[in-house]
Amino acid sequence: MTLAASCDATLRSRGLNSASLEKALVVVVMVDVASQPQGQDQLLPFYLLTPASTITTPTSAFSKAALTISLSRPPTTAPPEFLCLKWALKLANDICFEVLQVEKNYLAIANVSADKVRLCCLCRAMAEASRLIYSTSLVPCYRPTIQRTHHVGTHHRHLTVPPRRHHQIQCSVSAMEANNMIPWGCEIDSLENASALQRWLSQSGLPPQKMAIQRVDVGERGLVAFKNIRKGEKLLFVPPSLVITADSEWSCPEAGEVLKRNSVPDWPLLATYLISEASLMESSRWSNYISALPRQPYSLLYWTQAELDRYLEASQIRERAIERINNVIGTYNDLRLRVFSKHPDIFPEKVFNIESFKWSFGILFSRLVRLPSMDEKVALVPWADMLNHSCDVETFLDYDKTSKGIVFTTDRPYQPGEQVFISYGKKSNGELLLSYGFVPKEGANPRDSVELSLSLKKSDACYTDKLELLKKYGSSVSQCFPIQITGWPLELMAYAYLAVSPSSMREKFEEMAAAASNKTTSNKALKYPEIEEEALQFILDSCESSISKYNKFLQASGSLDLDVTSPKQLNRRLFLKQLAVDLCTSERRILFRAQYILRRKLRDMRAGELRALQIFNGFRNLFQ
Ligand SMILES: C[S@@+](CC[C@H](N)C(=O)[O-])C[C@H]1O[C@@H](n2cnc3c(N)ncnc32)[C@H](O)[C@@H]1O
Repeated sequence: MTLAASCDATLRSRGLNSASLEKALVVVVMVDVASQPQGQDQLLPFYLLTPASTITTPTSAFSKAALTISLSRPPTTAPPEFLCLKWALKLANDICFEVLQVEKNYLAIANVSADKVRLCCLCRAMAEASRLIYSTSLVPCYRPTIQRTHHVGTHHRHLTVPPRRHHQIQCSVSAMEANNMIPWGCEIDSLENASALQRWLSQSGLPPQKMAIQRVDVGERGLVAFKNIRKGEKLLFVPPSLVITADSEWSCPEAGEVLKRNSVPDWPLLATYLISEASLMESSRWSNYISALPRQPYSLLYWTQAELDRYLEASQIRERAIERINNVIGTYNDLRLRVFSKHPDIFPEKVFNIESFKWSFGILFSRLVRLPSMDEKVALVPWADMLNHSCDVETFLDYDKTSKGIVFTTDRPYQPGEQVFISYGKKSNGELLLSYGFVPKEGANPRDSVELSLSLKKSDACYTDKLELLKKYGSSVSQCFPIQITGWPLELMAYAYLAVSPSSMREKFEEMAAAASNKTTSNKALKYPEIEEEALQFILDSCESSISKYNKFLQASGSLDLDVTSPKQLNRRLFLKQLAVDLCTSERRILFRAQYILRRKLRDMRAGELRALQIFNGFRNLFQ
């Protein structure tokens, strides 16, 4: 009997109505016995399956995967299976009761649920099911690898029962709806599939390398030098035959033809390509590549609206994330209407659905590169996309016409054992979080910036005229401007002039609106000394109102100092919160700097005005 079938039978015997396992909510409790003698990770997983139909409200609490609970316990003599069951029950209860416990060696975070009692019963039943499965030896010795089948939403895991141990034990829980689950790719820290990728690439024409995929401190998996690498050395040499572009051959040629007939642009075409190839499993030539991709790419695409609202309220990145999520949904809906629904045999909804599109867009956002020497073509470059980003290097991937491969040139030397980095571009911390799901350490990113939002005042007598002009030049009533630690753009000052200028300056409105929208031919700064102080004060007010939003969030979140280099170990909630804290701290730091500069300018201005007034009064007294 398969694991799924045995779980199903167990659930039925418990009177739970498991109408369809495909629709089941799958809860996997994995007990990871750490500190193994061989230094290898082995997992003792418990599969707890429960039908979604028996859960009402809490389904959404579990969906979107990613509930991870990590537990560390002192050495114990109890057999692991006993502990597993005990913890399964405990974790299940914790989930119901939203327990949040963070202690030195113990971390347990519970998910939110509305229907607590019902869910609690369910979790008990799940734990019971798990116990039955285990104790009746329905779970034989397995290895923790995933064997993919042709069916979307189905995967079988091979488990290894570890020997009894008296070491620290870690336990993680992840929960997701089976029909939301992406069966492709792997856990981001898994090296097994990465090694298979490396072997396949070498057999397929990738020349010998000076780097290998390894577990790393920054970025979980990365390319690590195993030979000395000089500064200025070209690396990689990935041949174009191993690169995925919009021109790549489809394993299912009809699918490619339909998309091309419908003039589908590069991004949605590549997203569909990836899903199409992934669904063909071993029959696709990219099977080894796809198996090594993360099953859930880190990106704001995977944050729910509630998470964005809760953690990123202070940051403008929240709006960008919402816009991006809506774009992905819009693109998918458009494709579904125009293309997929007309060819359901080629694009079945079971495969080409919003969940798979979220996955493929997540992969594109975090791995796609633009190749300047290939007419700016966008491409997925297997192997090269195992390189992580560092703010300290300025080297990018490109096609090298001489060697006819994708390369990058190092801008620093590397010694064996060191991780090799490239740059993902001159991006702010917010942009890195948006596309790649990480935030560099505070102060590490010289390209960091924060978006400051300025708005015309509704009480302004000239509000309508100013708004019309802004619209004329492609701007709107609220405009965001990037502030860097080194300063702000000329457009911001022009906008501030427009916002504070009185009706007597009406004839200047147009040039202010054009400059605020970056639609002037001259790049000279506008200057209106008569309203400069007011304009600076206007920017300072906006800056301080933004700072107070960051303060509110950061104070409420407390000082979190959790290590996020291994996010799988952490509960999703803590992980997202830590990312948000890192982002907000770095953005607020830039605003503090702007606040300092603005205050100083205003103070100097006001001191100058005061001195001028004193001199003027002095002269007046003299002549009186
Ligand atoms: C192009 S992939 C790099 C390979 C990736 N580490 C992997 O194992 O598949 C980009 C992803 O790597 C991770 N990453 C890259 N640079 C990072 C950094 N400086 N800090 C943390 N994570 C990073 C992020 O998860 C990002 O979405």
